[in-house]
Amino acid sequence: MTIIAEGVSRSFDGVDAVRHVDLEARPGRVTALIGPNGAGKTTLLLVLATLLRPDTGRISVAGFDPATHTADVRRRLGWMPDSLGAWEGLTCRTALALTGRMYDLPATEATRRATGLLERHGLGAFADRPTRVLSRGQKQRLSLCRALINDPPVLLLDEPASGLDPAAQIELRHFLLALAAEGRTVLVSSHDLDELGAMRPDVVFVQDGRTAPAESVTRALTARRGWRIRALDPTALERVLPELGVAPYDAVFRRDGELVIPFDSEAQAADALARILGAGIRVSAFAPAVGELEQAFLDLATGRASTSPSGPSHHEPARPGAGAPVTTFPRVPQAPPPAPGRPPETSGGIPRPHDGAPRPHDAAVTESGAEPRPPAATDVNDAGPANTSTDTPRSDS
Ligand SMILES: Nc1ncnc2c1ncn2[C@@H]1O[C@H](COP(=O)(O)OP(=O)(O)OP(=O)(O)O)[C@@H](O)[C@H]1O
Repeated sequence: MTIIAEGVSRSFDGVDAVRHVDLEARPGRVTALIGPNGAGKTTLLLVLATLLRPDTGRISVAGFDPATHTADVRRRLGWMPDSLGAWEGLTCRTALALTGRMYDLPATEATRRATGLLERHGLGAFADRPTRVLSRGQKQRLSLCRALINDPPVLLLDEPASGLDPAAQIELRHFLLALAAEGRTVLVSSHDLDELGAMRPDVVFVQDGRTAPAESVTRALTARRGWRIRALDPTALERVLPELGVAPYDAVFRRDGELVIPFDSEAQAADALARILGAGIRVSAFAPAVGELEQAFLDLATGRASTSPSGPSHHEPARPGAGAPVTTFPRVPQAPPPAPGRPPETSGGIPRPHDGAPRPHDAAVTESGAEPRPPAATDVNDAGPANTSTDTPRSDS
């Protein structure tokens, strides 16, 4: 049930929304589609969801070409657009059940599934209320329910966490991991790199309608980055670092009572920590200063990943056949979903964005961690789901 796109392009009246995209999203994995505003992510998802025809390129979703085998693809697809377009006057249960009927589910089965999904996603109390009363976050939940009504093996999710409260975002993360663990293919676009990164996804980076080469993504994901370390006795820590040869002294930053030290890899960071602890320093915090995915995004968006010298790579990028490199970067195994409730975060976990710190090796990064961002493009209109005819799709020229 793999998703494959090769050389896909799509333009609108002279606007090249997608210029050249190669990607592969595999069953059993969460694949993150990331990129700046206006990069072409939603357009690409619409193409994969059979809602837009590509101008060029080859696409395969679960073995079928969306352009020629639209119904075969839709049967296997769950599509969650970036904003819910729902029948406002229908109750949540009816709206979902009706969607189920469109997938040829018997009426009782459609209603049973609708009720189960609403309960599962915290909308049980709203089952018999019209969809228009839902808050933004509740609409996102309903949209997810709708994407799941046909029990699809392939899921395309455009900004699914948008509008969700923090607890719901964590719940969504665990839920998506559980879906992937069941063998489904989950392709998710999001700007919440913290939440996305916590899923340890495969990564596809799009900018200006083009996917970044696999090598650049690999480089960005494995680049040297800063780790923050806090000791009960900061002076003793500072004194011991040069003695241990952990890092050149001028590469170490001080920030908020912590030090930020650059390391090339997790292994190097772990070795250094062992030496610091071995020297009798009592360490109370040790973690990457910037989320791995956030840093990769910034490196790719600013072009650093394509020009900086290649760092040691933990994985070779996957390449289907002998063709052009795809941009999906296979990551470490994704953790199975934990039991309900937040799993314990290790000290090495990806920190929240407000933990952003300057990367010691990079003079272009400011003390606050802020970096120049590409200009935002005009937000585009909402697209309706593949499975509801009353939704308003974005105009397709
Ligand atoms: N129907 C359309 N007509 C004209 N231009 C469009 C249309 N749809 C998208 N575009 C343009 O194509 C480009 C890519 O848009 P798209 O929505 O795919 O980006 P995105 O990566 O999803 O952005 P964001 O992260 O802001 O949601 C943008 O420049 C957008 O203005």
